[in-house]
Amino acid sequence: ALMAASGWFITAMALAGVAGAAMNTFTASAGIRAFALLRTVGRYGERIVGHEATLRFVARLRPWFFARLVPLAPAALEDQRSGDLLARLKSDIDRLEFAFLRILSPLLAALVVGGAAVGFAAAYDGTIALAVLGLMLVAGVGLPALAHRIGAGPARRIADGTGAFEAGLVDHLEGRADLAVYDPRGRHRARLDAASAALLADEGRLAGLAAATAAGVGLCAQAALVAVLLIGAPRVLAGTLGGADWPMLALFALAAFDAVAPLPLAFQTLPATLASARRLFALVDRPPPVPEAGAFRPLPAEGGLAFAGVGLTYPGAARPALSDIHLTLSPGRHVAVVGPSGSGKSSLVALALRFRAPDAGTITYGGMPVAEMEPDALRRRVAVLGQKDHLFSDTILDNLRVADASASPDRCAAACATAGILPFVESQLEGFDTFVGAHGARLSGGEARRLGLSRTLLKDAPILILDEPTEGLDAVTEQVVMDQVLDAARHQAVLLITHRRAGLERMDEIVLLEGGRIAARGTPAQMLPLLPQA
Ligand SMILES: Nc1ncnc2c1ncn2[C@@H]1O[C@H](COP(=O)(O)OP(=O)(O)OP(=O)(O)O)[C@@H](O)[C@H]1O
Repeated sequence: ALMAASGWFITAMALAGVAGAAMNTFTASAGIRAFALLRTVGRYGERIVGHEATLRFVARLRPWFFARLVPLAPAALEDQRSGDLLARLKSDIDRLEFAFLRILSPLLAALVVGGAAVGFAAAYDGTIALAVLGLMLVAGVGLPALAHRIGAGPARRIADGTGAFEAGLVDHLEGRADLAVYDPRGRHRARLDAASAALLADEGRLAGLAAATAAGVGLCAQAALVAVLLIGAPRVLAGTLGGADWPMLALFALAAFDAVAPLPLAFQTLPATLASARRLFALVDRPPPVPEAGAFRPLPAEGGLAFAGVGLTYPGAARPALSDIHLTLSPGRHVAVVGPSGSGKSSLVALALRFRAPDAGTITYGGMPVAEMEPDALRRRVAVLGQKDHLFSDTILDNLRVADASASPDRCAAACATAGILPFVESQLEGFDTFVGAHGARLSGGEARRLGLSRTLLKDAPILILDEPTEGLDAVTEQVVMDQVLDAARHQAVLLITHRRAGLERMDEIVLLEGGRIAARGTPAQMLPLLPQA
């Protein structure tokens, strides 16, 4: 409207000059001022509304995705690569976040402005309006459809490829020590380079397409200007169109193409946006590994964990990982589970933490089925040292305080003393503020294990599960640490999973697991002679 009013004003002034007539310049120039102001306000308004809508969406989308992801971890996400998960959390959500700004808002603007422009032209001349409409359809529908068609392949490859590439990159960084040994020719790196080059090539194709369609829209706009001038000329001569209205319509048509200009890009990004949406939903629509009960019952004040006739078969597995397990962990009772690799020991831990649900039998806490409890509430009653305990890239103190954020320095020191790591911590220049490196890379295997054990001990929970707690320790240290830990845990229910003998002599019961079944059980006096002298 600003351009059209200016065009009209300039031509009207020129015509008035040629005719030697006087004209009211005040209304026209006031109109131009008003349109100029309106344009600034309009642009500002569009940005405010667009960004407000996007930010509101952003504020909900990421927490929504995260909240749906948490119940899936860890069991339903085992097949996911961490880099790919990160890509979903980042790139895919970014793409969806901008869907409003890049797709919805341009579409609405094009419909409103395009419709108004054609309607305005129709008020003056039907043929001019038809010509403008035709070219607008080419620029606003034809070119976007073409861009969508040509860009669909690269856009989808970029959406899927980014996840795979980021997953590969994270793997590469985490496994660089192994790659240095096993892959001196850099085949893994070469595969990543090839994936990166393919992504870049697709990005290049999309950028080229965006430039070509932008040029196409520009061409249509210029064609509209020329068309209006050509169609209007005979009408001006015949007196059916005002001399000043003629350039006004031409400039109006030209300017109206501004509104359709973003459409090709919008349709070009649509496949990537849809692919990202599909990737997000493919994950959050997974059934949780543990069925969620509608309403949970409060946990009994205290009690032990009891397995009765419990069985577990992993999805797709030919045989059960566990069958007919009966086990009681009550306060002050210490039970060890021993057995060869793959006999189902870690699966027991996954069941106890309700990361998985049994498909036979029941597990109860304080007599109440754990299926009726909120899983996190149950987990607060259990302290676990897992087989692959995760150390954070942080200080010793921060790693300890994962278990209890408000643990006093004295409590931290006591837990470290019990786990036999305090002398090491005190020998460090920075003591508890020593940085442990990525995943504890600056600690030895045995130090990392004992730090993990200290953290487990720091969690004040009635049930203590220790999966190979003394892995990486020498025989003497192992015996000392086990004695200290079992003394400290004398009032707790303890489940010790081990293939070593240290601490077994102090157990109330030793259970031998073989092929997912309890092959033998009894007191240390009965069981120790049956176990291999490891
Ligand atoms: N997430 C899983 N999906 C499918 N099968 C699994 C999964 N985790 C474990 N298994 C299988 O279940 C069986 C028991 O595994 P589990 O890890 O419980 O054994 P384990 O006794 O802890 O072994 P180890 O002493 O080597 O740690 C094995 O046959 C294993 O291959």
